[in-house]
This record gives sequence, C-alpha cells and structure tokens, in this order.
Amino acid sequence: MHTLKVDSIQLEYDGRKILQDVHVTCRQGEIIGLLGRNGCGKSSLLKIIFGLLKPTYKYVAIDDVFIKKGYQGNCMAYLPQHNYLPNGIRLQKLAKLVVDPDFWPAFTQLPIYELCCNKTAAEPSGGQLRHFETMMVIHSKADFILLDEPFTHISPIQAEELKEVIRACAKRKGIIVTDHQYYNILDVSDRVILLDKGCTKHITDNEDLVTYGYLSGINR
Ligand SMILES: Nc1ncnc2c1ncn2[C@@H]1O[C@H](COP(=O)(O)OP(=O)(O)OP(=O)(O)O)[C@@H](O)[C@H]1O
Repeated sequence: MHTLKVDSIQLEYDGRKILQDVHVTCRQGEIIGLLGRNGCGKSSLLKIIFGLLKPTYKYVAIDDVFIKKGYQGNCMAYLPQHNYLPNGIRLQKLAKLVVDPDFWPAFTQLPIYELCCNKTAAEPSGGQLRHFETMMVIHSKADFILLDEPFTHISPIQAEELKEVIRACAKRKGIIVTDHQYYNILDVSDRVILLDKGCTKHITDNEDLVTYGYLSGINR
C-alpha cells in the first residue's frame, strides 16, 4: 500500500499568504475529507498536489519519493472544480482513455454511463455531466484520487450512489475529497482536515468544526 505525503505547502498570490502550514497524509485505502470556507485554498491545494499550480514551496511525495508533477504517470487523478471534458467526442470514447480496464465492467454498469455513453459533453444536463466526469476519475488507473466538489450539482440520490462508489474504490485507492456539502464529506471520510487561515487542522470531533468557526452551533 502506498502513502501520499503532502507537507510544508506555501502559496502566495500577490504577496497574500493563502497556504502556509499545510500537511496532509493519505494512505491507499483511506478517504480524507477536506473542508474550509470559501477562498481558503482548497482548490489551490489540490492543484498543487496534482502539479498544476506552482507554489512558493511544496513537498509532495509517494512513499517518500518526491513527485513534481502528479499528473504524469498513473499515480494521481484529479477532478477539477468545473466541467473539463472536451465537446464533440462521445463520452464513451473519452471514458475508454481514462477508466482502468479492471474497472471497466463496474463503470459501464453505472446508470450514469448508460445515460451518457452515446452523448457528447454538450448533451447531458450539468449535473449529469458532473456525475459522469466524477465517476470516470474515480474509476481511473490512479492510486490517488483528488476530487474537487464532486457533490455540487448532483441530486441527493446521486450523492448516495457516489459515496458508495467512493467507499468501494477506496479499498484500492487513497482519496482526498473536498466539497461544501460538509455532511456528505463527514459521512464518507475516514478523516477530516479543515483548512483555516492557511493551516491544516486535523479534526477529531465534529465539535472542532464549530470551535474553528467553520460551522455555526445551530448546524450541530
Ligand atoms: N490566479 C489567482 N490569482 C490571484 N488570487 C487567486 C488566484 N487563484 C486563486 N486566488 C485566490 O486564492 C484564494 C484561494 O482560492 P481557492 O480557489 O483555492 O479557494 P477555495 O477554498 O477552493 O474556494 P471555494 O470554496 O470558494 O471554491 C482565494 O482568495 C482566491 O481569490
């Protein structure tokens, strides 16, 4: 089993410190939930781990081997916050490029595959396309999966199905998932990390989310 280690991430925009004391460890078989207020740097952190954003400093390693570009090879897969699939190509064709052949039978049995496989990215609804994209990334070959807001835009019944799929895939993969639907994150995650003022707080009790000002008391 491999371990992804993210440490000492520092990110600034125009001299404004966004991330300064960030450390996350994720083992294969583990689901890490990442929470935080708007603009705290969740998407930036996932982009840094994947190698799309160059910070002031980063240490990202798998089994202590430094990873400069997570997108190279099959070590990581990433679901960006916004739709990413190109138009004009059937979704079945795109999925074949991404989905692990071992997972292909399970992937093609998903209702969202049946619904979208013969369409292009322009044809499904926004939520349907989001669900398809998320399932594709989760069923990819990568050992570690980074998901930026997979629950946003999908309906509750799809969210339940997605959580089941995430749990099933986490038997073989490490997953870091962020979303503002914190109840789905709390439900699906083995461990929860809060990004607060540029630092990671490791949450041991949901009360911590109130203490750090992420949840108001009435949400308990
Ligand atoms: N290209 C950029 N130039 C300048 N500032 C940026 C840039 N990209 C992001 N930022 C700033 O960095 C901070 C973190 O942004 P990021 O998108 O990572 O936050 P987030 O936690 O994912 O937010 P949200 O939950 O609203 O999606 C924000 O204050 C944002 O305005």
